[in-house]
Amino acid sequence: MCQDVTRDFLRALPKCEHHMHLEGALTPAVLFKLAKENNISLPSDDPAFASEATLKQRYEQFNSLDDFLQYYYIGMTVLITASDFEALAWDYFEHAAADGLVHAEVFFDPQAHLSRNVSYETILQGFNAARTRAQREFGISSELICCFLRHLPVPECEATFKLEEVQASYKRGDVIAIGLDSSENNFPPELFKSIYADAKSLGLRRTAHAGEEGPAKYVEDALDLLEVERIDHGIRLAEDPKLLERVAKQGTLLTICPISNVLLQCLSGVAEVPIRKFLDAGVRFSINSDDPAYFGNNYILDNYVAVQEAFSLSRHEWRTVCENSIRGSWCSETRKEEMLAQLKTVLEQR
Ligand code: HPA
Ligand SMILES: [Zn+2]
Repeated sequence: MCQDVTRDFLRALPKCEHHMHLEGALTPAVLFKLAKENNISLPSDDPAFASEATLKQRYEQFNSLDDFLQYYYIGMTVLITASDFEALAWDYFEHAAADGLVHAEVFFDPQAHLSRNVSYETILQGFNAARTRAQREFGISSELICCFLRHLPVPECEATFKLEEVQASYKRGDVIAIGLDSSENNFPPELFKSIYADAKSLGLRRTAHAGEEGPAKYVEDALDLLEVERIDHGIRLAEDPKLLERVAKQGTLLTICPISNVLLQCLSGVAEVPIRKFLDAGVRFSINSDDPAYFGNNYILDNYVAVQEAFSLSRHEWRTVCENSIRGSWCSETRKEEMLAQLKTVLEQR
């Protein structure tokens, strides 16, 4: 790394994370522990589940988003009680605090739990307990983003969005936004127009995964048809110069996940993430961990370091990245001012 941008400097920066799936914080160790405690049987026909070591090895060999997702969905079947969800989120906050995280807007996938008869209240009770503790012990503020699984039938997604308990969580402000995740190709944004229109009329914030494996057109459709305010991933936007210019102009934040993109073989290396192109074009982005427990235990700081190793950004460029991450957050203006002041102090001191 270049002399004045060290891992310590990157750790000290007040970081915001906008693209992290709480279920993606489930480490193999916790997975096996909860499977035992909750009496959940793991697939006996897949040698990857023989031990923690074999599972970790398998996680190093993902060859696509769908290959990863099959393990992601099996993994989360061990989550049953509110305290399981709390432990999962707490594990994430502990890692993130050590990495210098100050604010997190995290995803969760209710449909993957409701289908196993785990109630929405159970999920929220666990996550909220961890969030409250993270605020109290680490000063980390956080928000929840409820994601819909695009590989499931659209009417099922719509029915989940409309569930009484889900609507109540929006009203209470426990959940401030919706997102769209899971398999991307062949599940275009247009399928979810109705949910996003309803979310907008409820005053919810809106984001969607687009342009991870899917084409730049999905980014355009997410903007036009779903009226999203952020794009999760969006790396394939780099293939469409006109759209790139539009995204820069309107200030849409991309939530980029460099290590995820490499480990899911969307890109051959971190140097292929269009970081330089985005910076030069004035496209705003934040840097995120996606599913850290599945991607080599690489949390947010590892992603910052990987970007630095590949692109040797200047301190001024890191300031831009952090400012855009803070400004692109869905927290109060007061909280943003606090984080901007923290950033200013770090830059003055180092
Ligand atoms: O990176 C991702 N893409 C789509 N769906 C996901 N669910 C967890 N992580 C991801
Ligand atoms: Zn993701």
